[in-house]
Amino acid sequence: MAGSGKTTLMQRIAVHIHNQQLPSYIINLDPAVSSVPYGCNIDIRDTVNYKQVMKEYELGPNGGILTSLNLFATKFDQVMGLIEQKADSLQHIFVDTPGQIEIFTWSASGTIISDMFAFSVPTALIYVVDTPRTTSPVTFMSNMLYACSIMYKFKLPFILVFNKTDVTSADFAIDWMTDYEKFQEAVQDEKAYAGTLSASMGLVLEEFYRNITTVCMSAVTGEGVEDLFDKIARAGEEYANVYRPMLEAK
Ligand SMILES: Nc1nc2c(ncn2[C@@H]2O[C@H](COP(=O)(O)OP(=O)(O)OP(=O)(O)O)[C@@H](O)[C@H]2O)c(=O)[nH]1
Repeated sequence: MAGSGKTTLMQRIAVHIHNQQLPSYIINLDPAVSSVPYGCNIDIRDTVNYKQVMKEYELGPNGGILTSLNLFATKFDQVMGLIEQKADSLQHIFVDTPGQIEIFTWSASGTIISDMFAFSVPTALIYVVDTPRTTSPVTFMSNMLYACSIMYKFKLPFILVFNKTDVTSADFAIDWMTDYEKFQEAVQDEKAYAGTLSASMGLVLEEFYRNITTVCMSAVTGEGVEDLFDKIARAGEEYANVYRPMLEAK
């Protein structure tokens, strides 16, 4: 979600791979970002000029981002060619998505790009949650429903990162995900429809909670980043054992 800390997390990841000397590639897919605060190997902005696209096609900001991503997707086979050449020497490839997440998750180009990765290399999704802004049970539920919809759309291993834990601990969220009674208690104070709906949704999401991997961390302090890398390694195994056979069958 916007402002959850995706760019700061990428910055933290860049520091970690540098310190641990993990040969990796970083790709920026956000055409509208004014500056990228980490060194990236491939940057959409080197190929597509977002402001020019807006002007040329007479688009607003979201249309401009979407069209830039579509234009880049038409050349993505070249990016994949480069990655496949390097794949044996790379441990990780990290891809930062546009700030307006739905432009990636619900667009044809987002699907094309993620499919290209998923068919070539072990791929996982990292969904970043702004923990301090998710302490209300109704907001938490909205965020989880969104995460759930993205997971089922992409059908890839999924890592839920509770970010900004230097400000607010994510214990409440882990409690709500593992103990339905605790979520029920929290949602009791919510008035009317939203509260009742959240309570029933909590039950529906139990299966989702059981199947996802969570990481509690702070992109700013770096606390929890080792856990993130452990979970990424596990997502790689999950991809090989569960998702790759599904993709091959498809
Ligand atoms: N305290 C704290 N602040 C954080 C953390 N991660 C990000 N922030 C702050 O949250 C704000 C948004 O962070 P960004 O990294 O720009 O978030 P983003 O998801 O990339 O934002 P968009 O691309 O605009 O959607 C900035 O002020 C960051 O400094 C964290 O772990 N702890």
